[in-house]
Amino acid sequence: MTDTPINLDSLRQRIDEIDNDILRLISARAECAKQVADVKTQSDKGAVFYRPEREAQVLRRIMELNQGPLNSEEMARLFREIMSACLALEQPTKVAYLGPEGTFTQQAALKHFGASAVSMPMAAIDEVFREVEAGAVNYGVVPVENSTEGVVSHTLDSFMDSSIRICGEVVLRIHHHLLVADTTLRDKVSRVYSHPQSLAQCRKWLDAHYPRAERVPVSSNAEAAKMIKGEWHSAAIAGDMAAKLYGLEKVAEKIEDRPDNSTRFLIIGSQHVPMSGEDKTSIVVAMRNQPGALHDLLEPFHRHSIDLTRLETRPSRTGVWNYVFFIDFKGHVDEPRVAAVLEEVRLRASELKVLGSYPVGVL
Ligand SMILES: O=C(O)C(=O)C[C@]1(C(=O)O)C=C[C@@H](O)C=C1
Repeated sequence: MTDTPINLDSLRQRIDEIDNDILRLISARAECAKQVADVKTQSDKGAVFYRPEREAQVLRRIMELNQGPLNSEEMARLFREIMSACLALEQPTKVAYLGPEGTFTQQAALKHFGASAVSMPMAAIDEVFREVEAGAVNYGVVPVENSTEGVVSHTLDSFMDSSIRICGEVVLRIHHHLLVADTTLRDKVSRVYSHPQSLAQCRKWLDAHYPRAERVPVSSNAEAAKMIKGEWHSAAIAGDMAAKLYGLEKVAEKIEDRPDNSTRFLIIGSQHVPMSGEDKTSIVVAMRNQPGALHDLLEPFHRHSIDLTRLETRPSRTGVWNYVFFIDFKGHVDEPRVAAVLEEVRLRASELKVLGSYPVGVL
C-alpha cells in the first residue's frame, strides 16, 4: 500500500465531512418522521404508524437508485435501520416472535423491523397469535414455509380460528452450523440436538459425518444450543444468532443439504395494508367435498391470469370446512381484477377468508 500519512489524514478529514452531512440529513429525516407522526395522530381514522407498503416502496426505490460501490441489499439494510429508528420516534413498536431468543424467527423479525423495534420471544406459534390479537404487541412474526421441508402447519392452522391479518412477509436464507460448547469433546460427539426441521435439512450431511450420532429433536434450534452447555458428548445444529447468544463454537459451517435453503416468515397484525405496487394476497378457502372442487377453485385464477405462488391443503377441523386450501397469489385485493376473481371464488366456495394483501418481501 502507498498510503502516506498525509493521504490518510486528508481521506479521514473527507470522511468526517461526509459524516457531518449524513448526520445532518438523518436528523432532518427523523424530524420529518416526527411530523408524519403528528399528521397521523390528528387523522380521524386512528393513527397507524407502521406502514409496510410505504417501507417497501422506500427500500425498492433506494435499491433502484443505488449505483454502488455498496451493493443494493447492503444499502437497503442501512435504510432499513434508518426507517426503523424513525418509526421508533413515531411509536415504539413491539413485536412478538416464535422464541426462544436466538431463533431464525428472531433473525427474521430483526431483518424486517430493524434493530429499533422491541422484540419479545413467545413459547409457541399460537401464543404469538394470541399476543397480537389481545393487543399486547403491535405485530407478530411466525415461520410459514421452508424451501426444503415445506409448510409450517401450526401457523396455517392458527389462521383458521383467528381474525389476524397478514401485513408482510420476509424470506431468510437459512444457514445451519454444527455447534459445540468449550467443554464438548469434539471427537466424542454421540448426540446431536436440533429442531426436527433443521435435522431434516441437514440429513445427508449428518449421514456422511456423524452416521452413528443419535439425533434428538427439540422445540427450537436455540433450545438445542442452550441444552448442550452441560453435555460433553453433545452438539447442536443451529444458526449464527444462537451460536453467538450461547457462546458456542462452529465445528462445521453451512451444513444444510441444499444451498438455497430458505424460510419464509409472515408478519401478522390487524391492519389492512394498501397497495405497494408489488403485492401478494393470501386467502383460505373451504370447498364442498365434491368432484372437481379444486378445478372450480383454481379456474378463475387461470382465466384472469393471476399467478399463484403457493397452494396448500389442510384437513378441515369443522364440518363447514370440508377441504381447506391456503392460496397465495400475486396481486392486491384493492385491484379490480383480483376483486373480480375473489367474487367468483366466493360463489363457488363454502367459505372464503382473505388473510391479507401485503408487499412482496424486499430484503
Ligand atoms: O411514511 C410514513 O408513514 C412514515 O411514518 C415514515 C416512515 C419512514 O421512516 O420513511 C417510518 C415508518 C413507516 O413504517 C413508514 C415510513
